[in-house]
Amino acid sequence: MRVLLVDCYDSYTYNLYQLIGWVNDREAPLVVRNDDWSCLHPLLGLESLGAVDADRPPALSHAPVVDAIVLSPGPGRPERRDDLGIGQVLLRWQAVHGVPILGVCLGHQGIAWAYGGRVRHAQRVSHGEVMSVYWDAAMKCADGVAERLFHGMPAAGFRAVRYHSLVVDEKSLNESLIPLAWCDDPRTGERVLMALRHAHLPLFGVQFHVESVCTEYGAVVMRNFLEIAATRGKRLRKTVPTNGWLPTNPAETGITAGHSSSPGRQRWTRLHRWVTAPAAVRSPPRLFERLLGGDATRAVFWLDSATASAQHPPPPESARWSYMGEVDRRYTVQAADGTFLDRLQSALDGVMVADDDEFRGASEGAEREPPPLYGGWVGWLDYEIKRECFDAPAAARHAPEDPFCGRLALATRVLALDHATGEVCIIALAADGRAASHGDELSAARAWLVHAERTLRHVEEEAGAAPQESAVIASATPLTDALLSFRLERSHDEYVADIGACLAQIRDGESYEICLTNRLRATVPNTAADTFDPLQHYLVLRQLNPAPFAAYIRFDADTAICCSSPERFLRLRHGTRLESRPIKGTIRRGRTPSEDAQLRERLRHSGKDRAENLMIVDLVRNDLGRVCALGSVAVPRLMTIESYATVHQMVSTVCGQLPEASSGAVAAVLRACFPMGSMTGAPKRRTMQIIDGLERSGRGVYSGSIGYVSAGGQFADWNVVIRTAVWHRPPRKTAMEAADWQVVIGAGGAIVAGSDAEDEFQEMMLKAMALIRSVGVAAGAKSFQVLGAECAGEVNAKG
Ligand SMILES: C=C(O[C@@H]1C=C(C(=O)O)C=C[C@H]1O)C(=O)O
Ligand SMILES: NC(=O)CC[C@H](N)C(=O)O
Repeated sequence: MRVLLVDCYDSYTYNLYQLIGWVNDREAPLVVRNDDWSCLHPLLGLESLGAVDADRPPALSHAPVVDAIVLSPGPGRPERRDDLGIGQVLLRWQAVHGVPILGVCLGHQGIAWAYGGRVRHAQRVSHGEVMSVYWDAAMKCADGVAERLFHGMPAAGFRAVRYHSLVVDEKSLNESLIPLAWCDDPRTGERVLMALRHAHLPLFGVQFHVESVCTEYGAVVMRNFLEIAATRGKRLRKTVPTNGWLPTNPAETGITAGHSSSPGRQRWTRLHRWVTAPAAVRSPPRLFERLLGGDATRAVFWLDSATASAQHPPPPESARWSYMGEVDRRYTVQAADGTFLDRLQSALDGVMVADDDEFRGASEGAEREPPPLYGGWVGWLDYEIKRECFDAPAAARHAPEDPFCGRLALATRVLALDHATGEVCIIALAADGRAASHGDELSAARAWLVHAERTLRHVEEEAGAAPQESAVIASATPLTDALLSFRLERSHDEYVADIGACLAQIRDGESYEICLTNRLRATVPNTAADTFDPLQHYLVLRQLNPAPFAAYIRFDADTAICCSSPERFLRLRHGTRLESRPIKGTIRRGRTPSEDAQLRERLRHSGKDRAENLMIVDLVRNDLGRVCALGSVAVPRLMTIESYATVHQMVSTVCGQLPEASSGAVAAVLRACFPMGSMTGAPKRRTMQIIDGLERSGRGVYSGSIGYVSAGGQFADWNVVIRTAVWHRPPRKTAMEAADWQVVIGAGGAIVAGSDAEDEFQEMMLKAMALIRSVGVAAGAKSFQVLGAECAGEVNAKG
């Protein structure tokens, strides 16, 4: 059966896509955007659109080629043409021609609006809440169809998820619309209409979200609807449009899209060697400093599972590997002109790596499975890359510290630390080329391998003899005045006002959740050139706030990123398996073990945090659902609590499977899923527009992603850039010239209908605090203050 899914730019449309495709015997629906007016004639035979308020339907030039239509949820109001789009015409005229329509949420409200009912504000907004919905099983309509929508479902109540601010006013309905189901809001006592149908036409609406992971019987409702449509649909498929045109299904093109016009492939030879060095693996700072620290002219990275070395093995699965190494700046992906992901795709297609057989045969442990990052692309993506992922790009806003929208470079020297086994894989790539230069590259790669192995063995002995981590914190150079001053970009009062603006948007149904953020800036004066090294800060940070997706990146002398993120955006394994670990829900750690346990439980049972988390889980399912095989998106872990140095977090895991592997798949997946929904809120597109209107500067690296893609594109792991400091200094003319380091820290949190402005401000500050403190320690300050927040304190390494 051919189903048309109209997307009102919601972040849950592709959950419906997955659901419909799965119920419809794996036939994917055709997705069109609600502003694609050009699809109406070829798909539905609507020659003229007809005024929605006319009495007579416009004639059809041919029978519709779809058997059923599903109208998605979405931001805004049904009576606004920009919000419901072609849905307005479809609801008014298509059902008259016999094509059944199921409207979900905004679509449901659209049915009421199209047939004379009224849509108004709910007494209380409900987003991400699970409630019991009951229906009238005794109801009989003229054609006896009514009860079939909920056939097989308990009439007394099933659990369903709500994401809405507006409701259909039941009292406003005339006899053409029949109420079918309700829920009683426990806080207000309001009886809210949850489903309706038309008395004669095949039009059905559900206010709740059938596609949410926490709705019971969602697939049953969908199957019932498609069954109702199937009996009617048969009549409709006798004729097909004469021009044979069908819009391309974005979901089908998602995975193959991209511009792989790489001018030929660069071949690389890979050399590698495994070394067992458990003591060195437990003290990565020592290894990093010896092998890669010190020289600011090198382009180095460290993707650091800092929680793994803080704990003893076995580390959690998410913190199994750490990678450190050097990139070759000649092979860099960067673009400020909106072509970053295109270039990434070409870069992925353009690099081919083959193992050196001779070397492989001779090396120890060569038969072992290689680590996921076995040579490949490492770096970061700015939040600004978002404009490459949506059709209506906002003007780019570049953060001063990062003019390039991000940067990926080819990691040609890598140490992969396996925290589970204490082994290290040392990897070097040599570019193939004309015989002479290849020889040079190869001998340089060999020489580095020998050097890295020697350094590793040396660190192993040292660390074995003195297992305590070098006292990084004590060694920080005192640089600043005793007082370190941060300034908030938007002061307490301004931020609280912005929260108010977010709440108004949520109340009006423009957004369900808005991740609002702020920035803090400080200057660390450099009295003499080169006395302060951002690596110092990173070493302090990883010790004070160890996190599984931490990172240190310095690709040039004047910029460095120090990140202590707990959140995974996306991982790809074996070419097809995707996983995301969204975090929503944050509470501070307790001062005593019993207070700590209490806070943990409070977070676990907090209705507000569970709603925030659910909204993002459904959003991430949607994003994965755009590129994953039908029926493959699952939520193996929902709302578990993880504890970090300063906060407890509520974490969920979403996974899915790509239909096939390809070298450039990561670029297409990023295009479908970036930026991480936990940093935008839902629905993504409208909510990002709201955020752009409130925040004063581009988010830069913050809210973006740091990670890697392996050469060949089969493995990738990307974090969410939060709890991160970006260091920058103006380029200097001579090495002796002094230049102050500036640091910027982003912090924020999700604003939902139940948010208290003061609490949200404090939560934002709480997230920034671990960073403020670590900068203070690294800069040798005694105390800190935050201008704009009335906040000050001692800089204390113990936290
Ligand atoms: C916005 C931040 O964090 C995000 C917001 C969270 C929340 O609202 O609970 C939790 C993790 C992140 O997805 C931040 O740390 O700055
Ligand atoms: N999820 C939705 O479709 C929401 C519809 C509408 N914008 C509301 O808030 O009520």
